Amino acid sequence: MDAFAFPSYSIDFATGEVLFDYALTGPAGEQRFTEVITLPLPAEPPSDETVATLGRVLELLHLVAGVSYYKAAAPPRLVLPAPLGAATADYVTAVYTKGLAEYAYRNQLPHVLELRPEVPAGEVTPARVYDNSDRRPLSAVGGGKDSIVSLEALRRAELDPVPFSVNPNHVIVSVNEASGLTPLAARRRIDPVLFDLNATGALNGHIPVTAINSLIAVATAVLHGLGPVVMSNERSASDPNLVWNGHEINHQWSKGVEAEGLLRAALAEHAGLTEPYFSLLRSLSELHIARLFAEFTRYDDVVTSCNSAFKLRNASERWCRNCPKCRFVFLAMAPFMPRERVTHIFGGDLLADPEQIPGYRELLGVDGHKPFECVGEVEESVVALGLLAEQDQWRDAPVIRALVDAVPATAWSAVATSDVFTPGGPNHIPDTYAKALTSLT
Ligand SMILES: CC(=O)N[C@H]1[C@@H](OP(=O)(O)OP(=O)(O)OC[C@H]2O[C@@H](n3ccc(=O)[nH]c3=O)[C@H](O)[C@@H]2O)O[C@H](CO)[C@@H](O)[C@@H]1O[C@H](C)C(=O)N[C@@H](C)C(=O)N[C@@H](CCC(=O)O)C(=O)O
Ligand SMILES: Nc1ncnc2c1ncn2[C@@H]1O[C@H](COP(=O)(O)OP(=O)(O)OP(=O)(O)O)[C@@H](O)[C@H]1O
Repeated sequence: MDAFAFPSYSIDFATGEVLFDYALTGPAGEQRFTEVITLPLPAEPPSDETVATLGRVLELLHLVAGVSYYKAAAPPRLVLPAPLGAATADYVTAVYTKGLAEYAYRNQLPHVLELRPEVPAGEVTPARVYDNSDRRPLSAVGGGKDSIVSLEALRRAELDPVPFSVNPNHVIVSVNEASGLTPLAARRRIDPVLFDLNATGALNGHIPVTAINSLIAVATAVLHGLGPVVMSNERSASDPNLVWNGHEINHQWSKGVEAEGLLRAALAEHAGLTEPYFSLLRSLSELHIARLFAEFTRYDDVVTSCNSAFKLRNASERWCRNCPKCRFVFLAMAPFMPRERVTHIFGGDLLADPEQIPGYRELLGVDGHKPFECVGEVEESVVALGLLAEQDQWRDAPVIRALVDAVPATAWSAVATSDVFTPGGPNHIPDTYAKALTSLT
């Protein structure tokens, strides 16, 4: 295949169904795909203005959701369907290069990191300005601790959040029920042809899924006349896992602050949205978020951060208790709650199990690099370990004993001045929302 293109998209306002068409083309022929996204419909038919703004958001979503199909062949040409403004073109370029960086690294495809979309020449009609900043926020819920903290912060600040998820599974449904709030949901169906190609050995790998979920959330907010989309992406999501050929490789790129800024700029330019999207937790470390989560017990029976529970097929029921994310979140929550509580949340005690030691050594920077998963910085893990080593309930846990001995003196002295509980770093949080966070922290 030598090119990837975006033949068409359509929306049916009777069903909320959006069809996105894609094509991989080359000398041997063409492989077409259709992704189907079903938006929840509002009670009243949308106005012409809403339809126009929604159309602009869907144009952007069409481009971004193409990453899943582009990655089946990684052709050298990415042929966009219509002219774009500079900020929008920058965002799309970044999604296909930085967002696919882990995929490029693992498959040894350096050209993906240099990809430059072919944008047709021509004027883009400026978007109508659409100011929804004072409306109820749409709060993205992923079933884990982070979005729960945001939901509760928004609720405490009386901002009346609407929970929103893409393809909510039983975990997300249970989290929403525990919140007592009435959620909105969108459906997303990846073309099954992609899975057939994967089964026959097509190129495969990680994609920037948060970029896709974010734009589905923005589309839903516009369609329902709601306000900004509030994400729960933390400070450490912006930190790369490693550097390869001079490029940062970040598993969580589309959760990072760079992606957030580029998406905001693209939505302002292409859709006219003045306050479309931000992460409420941007200035916080994972460890800080875990400490805040400990204040809320109503989600203990349902909260699940483990990615295995969110697979499209063969998902685990809740925590798998044997992956980097389970290990990290257990370590991060444990200092702030009784041992029985964290063991209940996870359905087991990871720090009592010596088989977890090699995985924890990676999180602590003793072996290897930061795993390709949504885990905090090495510094956060070392701080959590230090807190646990001071607590009677944890001091003699087998994993804690082994890890305290494994961490080098240099790491302990580096964390002595740690700022993991001090909010900081760049963010895009509007003032009204910054107060919601301050009241929680
Ligand atoms: C749940 C999970 O971690 N999945 C990753 C895993 O895929 P796997 O085959 O084990 O299961 P499925 O997710 O069911 O995927 C089946 C195939 O479909 C492809 N696919 C899936 C979703 C999509 O939007 N587009 C797709 O093309 C997928 O590639 C499979 O072939 O391994 C895959 C390969 O590395 C990952 O791509 C799967 O990641 C999902 C897209 C996913 O939802 N992952 C999130 C839990 C995740 O990684 N979140 C990151 C944030 C990353 C970001 O920048 O947005 C995080 O929280 O750190
Ligand atoms: N299915 C989904 N629908 C909508 N938003 C989602 C979905 N899954 C994740 N998100 C959002 O994407 C962002 C990143 O997801 P992530 O899994 O890191 O967060 P989380 O589930 O809230 O917490 P945790 O880090 O504990 O898993 C969060 O803002 C989350 O709300």
